[in-house]
Amino acid sequence: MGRTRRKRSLKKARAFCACDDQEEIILLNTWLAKNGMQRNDKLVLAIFDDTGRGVLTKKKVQCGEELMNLPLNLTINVTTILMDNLFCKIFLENSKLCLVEYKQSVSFQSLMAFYLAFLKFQSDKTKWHIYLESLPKEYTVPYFLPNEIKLSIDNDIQSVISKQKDIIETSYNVFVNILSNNLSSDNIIKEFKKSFSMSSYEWAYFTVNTRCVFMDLTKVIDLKNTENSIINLICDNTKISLCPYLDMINHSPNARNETKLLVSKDIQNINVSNLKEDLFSSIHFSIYTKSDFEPYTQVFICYGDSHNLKLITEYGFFLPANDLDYVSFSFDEVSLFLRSNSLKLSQDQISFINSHGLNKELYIDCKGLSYNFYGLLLVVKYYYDQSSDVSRLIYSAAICSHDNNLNDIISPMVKDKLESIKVSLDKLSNVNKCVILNNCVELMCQYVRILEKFIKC
Ligand SMILES: C[S@@+](CC[C@H](N)C(=O)[O-])C[C@H]1O[C@@H](n2cnc3c(N)ncnc32)[C@H](O)[C@@H]1O
Repeated sequence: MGRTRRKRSLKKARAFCACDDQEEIILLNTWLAKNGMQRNDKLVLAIFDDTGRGVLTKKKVQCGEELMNLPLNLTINVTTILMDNLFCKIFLENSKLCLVEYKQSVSFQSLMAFYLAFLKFQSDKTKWHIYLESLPKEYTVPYFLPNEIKLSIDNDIQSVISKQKDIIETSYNVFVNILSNNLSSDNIIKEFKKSFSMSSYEWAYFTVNTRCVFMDLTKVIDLKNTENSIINLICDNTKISLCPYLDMINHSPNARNETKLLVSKDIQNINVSNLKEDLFSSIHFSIYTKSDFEPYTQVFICYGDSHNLKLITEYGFFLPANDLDYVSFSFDEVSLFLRSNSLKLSQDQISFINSHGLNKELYIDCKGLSYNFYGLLLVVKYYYDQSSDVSRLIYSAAICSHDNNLNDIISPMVKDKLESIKVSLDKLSNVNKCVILNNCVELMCQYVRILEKFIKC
């Protein structure tokens, strides 16, 4: 072997290391096989240098191949929760009429998180113990940054964190109230009441956030006639599910994949009061790839087209050179800037802007101004220009949207934003780095690149 080839193969050998021999993974594989999971036998788990734990293929995988399929009773979905009588007792054996008092007051994701915290609390007393042990112990989302560091990261990241905090705190308080009014004499519930904590709920919430897949069971179960069911607590849909092993697959924006439910014809529209676990061993959830993967490379799926702000705040990772990234500006921020630059918008202009939706989605990306931002600036510049028809200009902006004069209007505001991101980056350079902070810094550097490019154009 020549030196270059040897070097290359050494590099390749270092890109991952197998982890199928770790105790929790051996237990997981054995448990899944015993309970009917069918997995493409080319696949194993490995730790990759760039993405952490993920799925490796030992042989070529071709477009159209099934990666794995799981019987429904090996996934944690809405039916799992509804069939867990002990969990339902938390709400139904209660001094409050929970289904009335807390009607539609939590998202399904929050209920799933509460359920996961309940399962985790029971340790090896539930069938999910081995699965729960295989999950990450902590998550790399900025939500978990210390407060003093949060203050120096980008405003957009801060605003996502504060929305997450809001949802988590509100739903946590609902569950704490429900638990405190529980009347059950069951020891597990009594003990859970004492042990349920914000940190256990946060872990569960981000487990659901980072690992759930879309699963639509509306044809299988009847979610309309649910009078005495805890479904009434939910304010949105129930189409997410936790799928062991499938949730070990990392994201690539280039991967293509599909899932399907394999259901026999006699199982449909089951009433929630007739749910039985056995029914679900014959329904399988299958995922197959529409991409090719070479031997000894990582198998990916695509979690959806996502910019880094979402990947970082919801999943805890960053994709370099992500063309979907953008720097957003609020309408208030823009109008304040215009006002202080003698370009105050008139009532007529504001009405026109609002009625054309030009007060939303104002951003700059690697291609320049967003369509709405461009339209808004057309209104600023041409609304009172007798020789121009702004509506026509906005329409033609869809075809031709480059006008340096418009860019110049907001250039001082863009420069200010650029400066303030640089100042924050400077502050962060003195802070000890961790994965979470590195991701935030990467995103802020990406914002700097986008804004510098805009100013230079
Ligand atoms: C569905 S799980 C995938 C399995 C996960 N890596 C594990 O060890 O359990 C999603 C999480 O994997 C990580 N992840 C997924 N895709 C990634 C990527 N392209 N680069 C880095 N981390 C990634 C993130 O931490 C994300 O929250």
